Amino acid sequence: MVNYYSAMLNLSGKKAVVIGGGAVAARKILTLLEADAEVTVISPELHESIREVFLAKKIIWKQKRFEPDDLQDFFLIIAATNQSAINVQVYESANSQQLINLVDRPDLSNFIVPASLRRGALTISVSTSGASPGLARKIKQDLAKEYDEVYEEYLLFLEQSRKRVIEEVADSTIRRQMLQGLLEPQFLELTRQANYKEREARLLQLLTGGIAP
Ligand SMILES: C[C@@]1(CC(=O)O)C2=NC(=C\c3[nH]c(c(CCC(=O)O)c3CC(=O)O)Cc3[nH]c(c(CC(=O)O)c3CCC(=O)O)/C=C3\N/C(=C\2)[C@@H](CCC(=O)O)[C@]3(C)CC(=O)O)/[C@H]1CCC(=O)O
Ligand SMILES: NC(=O)c1ccc[n+]([C@@H]2O[C@H](COP(=O)([O-])OP(=O)(O)OC[C@H]3O[C@@H](n4cnc5c(N)ncnc54)[C@H](O)[C@@H]3O)[C@@H](O)[C@H]2O)c1
Repeated sequence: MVNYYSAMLNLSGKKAVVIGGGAVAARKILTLLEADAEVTVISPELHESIREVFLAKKIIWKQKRFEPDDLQDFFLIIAATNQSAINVQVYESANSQQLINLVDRPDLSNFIVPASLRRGALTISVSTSGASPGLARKIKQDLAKEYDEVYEEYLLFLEQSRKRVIEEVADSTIRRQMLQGLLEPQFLELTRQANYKEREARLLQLLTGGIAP
């Protein structure tokens, strides 16, 4: 088994190419767009779920079959055709500096894609190292119930409050205690109740010495 290295890629403005335009390609294209990558698709056909992003000019679609010269200048490549020989040809046409994923050949890929759950700044990614993508998806769905939409607002609160602690508290021991205090369940609960007034009062209490009961 490969011991994969987990990382968060900043693809903003980076050129990505997806070979193939079917259901699996469409899933990868949409997540690349969410990451602000500049996406080119090379495929004779385009799945209906990405017609809209094509019409909105959010992707470049080259309506043709793959040719080895198509990969130049791309930072990231996804081979997602239903022809395994074509996907292997994509692999053989890439250079060793490019990031490449073959949707049917993790053994030839230098990265694989986990199942990811987004809640604002929070990303929870689940990988089974390719052993069972369906399980990765199922675990993500289970986690989605516990880490629900409230976490988006909660993360905004934590981010701002953490900044305040870092700016206002010089002593590293007290600072650490306060940062721990921010993670007390009361702040999540008050966010869930949208009781921002009480949340701010408890935050002030914390910042001026001690965690509220
Ligand atoms: C997580 C997710 C992300 C995404 O694709 O964006 C993802 N697959 C998802 C779903 C899914 N894929 C498959 C099923 C059917 C059930 C099943 O087979 O289990 C389901 C379930 C479903 O659709 O419900 C079939 C499948 N997948 C791969 C192969 C080829 C092989 O195993 O060799 C085959 C057989 C094809 C065939 O039969 O021909 C390969 C890969 N799929 C990966 C990722 C990478 C490893 C992830 C990991 O485990 O760490 C890896 C190695 C490469 C890659 O794609 O990066 C996404 C969930 C999205 C979400 O919900 O968030
Ligand atoms: N990684 C994953 O998550 C995952 C999940 C399911 C299936 N798969 C694998 O992904 C493959 C694709 O699945 P799909 O459901 O998207 O298939 P699909 O049939 O919906 O789409 C295949 C696409 O490839 C394009 N294509 C075919 N030949 C091409 C060529 N020479 N050049 C460019 N494009 C070409 C077709 O036009 C079509 O758009 C499957 O065969 C399977 O092996 C991977």
